[in-house]
Amino acid sequence: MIEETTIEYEKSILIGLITQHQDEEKSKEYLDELEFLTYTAGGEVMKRFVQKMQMPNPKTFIGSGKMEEVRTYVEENDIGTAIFDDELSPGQQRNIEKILKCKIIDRTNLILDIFAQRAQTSYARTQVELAQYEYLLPRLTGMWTHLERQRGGIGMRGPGETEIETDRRIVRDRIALLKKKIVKIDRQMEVQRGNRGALVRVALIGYTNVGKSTLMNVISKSEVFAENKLFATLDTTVRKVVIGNLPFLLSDTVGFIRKLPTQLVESFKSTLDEVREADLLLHVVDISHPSFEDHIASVNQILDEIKGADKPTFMIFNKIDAYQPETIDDDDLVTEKTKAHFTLTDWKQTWMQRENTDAIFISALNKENLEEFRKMVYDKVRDIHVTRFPYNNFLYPELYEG
Ligand SMILES: Nc1nc2c(ncn2[C@@H]2O[C@H](COP(=O)(O)OP(=O)(O)OP(=O)(O)O)[C@@H](O)[C@H]2O)c(=O)[nH]1
Ligand SMILES: [Mg+2]
Repeated sequence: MIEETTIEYEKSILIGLITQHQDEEKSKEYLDELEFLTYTAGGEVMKRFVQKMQMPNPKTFIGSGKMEEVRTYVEENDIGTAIFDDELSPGQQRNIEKILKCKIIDRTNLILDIFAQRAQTSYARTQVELAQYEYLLPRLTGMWTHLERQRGGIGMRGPGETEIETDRRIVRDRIALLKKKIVKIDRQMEVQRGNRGALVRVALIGYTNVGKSTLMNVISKSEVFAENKLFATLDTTVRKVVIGNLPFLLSDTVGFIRKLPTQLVESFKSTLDEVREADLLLHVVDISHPSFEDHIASVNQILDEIKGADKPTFMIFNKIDAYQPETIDDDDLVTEKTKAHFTLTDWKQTWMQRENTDAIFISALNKENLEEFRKMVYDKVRDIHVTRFPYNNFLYPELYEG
């Protein structure tokens, strides 16, 4: 059902709001991320439209004047896709389609589409397909009539394409079937996980594109796919790693993102079992990203949802090579020092020091501070191991050397 197609970059526009909860700066950050998602999905952003509103218009998300502006632009510039920053209700989506007469995609739809493109194993594909059908179900009525669904491209890889005449019952049956299939694979995976025996389990987690797979590769000398696009990793990879003489299992997991579609959290729950069953979490953060604190908050929120929040966790601040604070000239007496001006040393004295003594600053790419990282992980894994198997504690010396 999920098709992989190579497509040319599709001409797209982005539409977002500035609200009480989301000031101009936040809105820009969100749209930057949406643009990155669009690019990852195979689209090129031609223009952004932003409107100041108390709350979204219940019928058309943005107001009618703005909509007219968008409509003219779409028509004059032959835009194929309009991408909205928030989840649209089925009704909003239909109304907007009628006005703009191009594909209308929301953030959830876009993320689902990227997942569909990137799912490699049959397990990941099944999970994505389930999420897509669940997204589709409330949107079935009248969704397809005024659209050229055959065109393909962003948001069209998936159930929608061939299911024009599908009714809810068929979709519900399909959902039930996919759920059964997932339960079956889950059981097999549980057995596999059980077979891994007594090794301590460590999981790399974090926002998408922070460098989890890159770190996995340098630590385990493996070759997990890493690239500068969102959601490069969809399947969990597990490697046996030995530091000193201490073996443990390290897993690389799917990246998190803010407003992760609930359907996806649900259907990826089993992938996230890896996280839930880990003894130690390594929360990787891209410190060179201007919104890294928001990213941490999103990850913690999802961890909470999947009940992984109370695990021992190390914060790994990655990409220190790319970290560049803004500077204030000596003769500039106007500009106030903000977080954007913090040096790494400044950062280390903030909440990072107060709340997380278990934090480390590295560059996975340039292999900076990796020895320190190894030692930190070694000490913790050793502690866990020794607590669990006190009888072979003599195997692992107190201090890790080299
Ligand atoms: N400058 C810099 N770039 C890095 C570093 N570590 C990783 N990257 C780059 O960041 C991008 C994302 O890296 P990945 O390892 O794929 O990130 P990920 O967290 O696994 O991403 P997803 O699987 O998409 O969630 C790649 O282009 C890496 O080369 C680092 O320490 N410094
Ligand atoms: Mg990855």
